Amino acid sequence: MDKMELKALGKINLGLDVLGRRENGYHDVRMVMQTVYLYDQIRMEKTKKPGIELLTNLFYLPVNENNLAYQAADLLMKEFHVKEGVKITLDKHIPVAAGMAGGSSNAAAVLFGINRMFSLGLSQKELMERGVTLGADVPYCVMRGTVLAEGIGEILTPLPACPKCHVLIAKPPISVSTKLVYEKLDSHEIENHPDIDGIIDGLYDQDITKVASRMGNVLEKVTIEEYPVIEQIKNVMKEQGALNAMMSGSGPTVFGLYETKEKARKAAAKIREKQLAKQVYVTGIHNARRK
Ligand SMILES: C[C@@](CO)(OP(=O)(O)O)[C@H](O)COP(=O)(O)OP(=O)(O)OC[C@H]1O[C@@H](n2ccc(N)nc2=O)[C@H](O)[C@@H]1O
Ligand SMILES: Nc1ncnc2c1ncn2[C@@H]1O[C@H](COP(=O)(O)OP(=O)(O)O)[C@@H](O)[C@H]1O
Repeated sequence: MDKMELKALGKINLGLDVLGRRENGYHDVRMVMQTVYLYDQIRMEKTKKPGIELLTNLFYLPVNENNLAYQAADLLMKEFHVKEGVKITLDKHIPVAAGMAGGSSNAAAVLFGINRMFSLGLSQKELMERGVTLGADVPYCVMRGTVLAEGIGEILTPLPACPKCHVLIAKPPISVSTKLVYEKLDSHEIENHPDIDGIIDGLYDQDITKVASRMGNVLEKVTIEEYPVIEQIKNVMKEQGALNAMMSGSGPTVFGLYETKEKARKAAAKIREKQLAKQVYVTGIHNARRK
């Protein structure tokens, strides 16, 4: 196989709880992860020339070893002494630094692609073990679907697929550092832990209303304190009939779950009209795991 086209899908967190802080600064989490059908398109081609060539449509993203896609290719190609080279083209659509794991998803797709293209023979578990050295969300992005993520995010338990619904995604024009959000959380008392078990029950019952009603994210308070626009977007989404709306990951992306596409579209129009966000997408959940 000399060429591959891959979709690197984004994620939302239906629930995000933090249980404690480790000595190295990382946090023990309990999160319900869900893949959505908003994706970056990745093209990979073998080259005779050794090394990694990276291209992207976003001028402000690094195309060297600071890019997670580059790091993923480099990790496997070095370990397996791959003599040829690879050209990777990233067509980015997932909002960047947004709480949707865009970079992690790119890394996961490239791990998958390099493994296939150069017939390295690694299992999914082996890809995930390597992935976590690149980022806590990478193992999940290798697996995809509806998953309980624990540890720092790398201990994964598959959950029943989230019932079909429409997802409105809105990213306000601000960038958030995941590291800073976790650090700020350390100076806060966590008053209300989200009901992660309730979300899981809702998934087992295949009851989207129940899942939505239990959604919660402990990082939300920290990010909203700095960026009230997140709260404003949530309110508009709810006024427009969302089952519920919440910040994803460390933010600032907000997502709303809707029973109909019409409602999601109307809410999207409202958010644009109020100029709360320009990056606004109506999409769906994507439940297929990676084969
Ligand atoms: C918050 C979450 C929720 O899914 O996602 P995003 O908002 O990034 O999408 C994740 O926990 C983010 O995972 P990811 O972005 O892969 O994390 P990494 O690159 O490994 O770490 C970035 C920084 O976040 C902090 N970090 C990350 C994961 C974790 N369990 N505890 C942490 O404290 C650390 O300070 C670390 O330096
Ligand atoms: N392939 C990539 N796609 C997006 N961001 C990347 C990538 N590689 C490195 N980065 C860097 O990682 C940071 C976090 O990006 P991203 O993964 O989109 O955010 P998040 O972890 O909040 O979902 C960005 O500031 C960006 O500079």
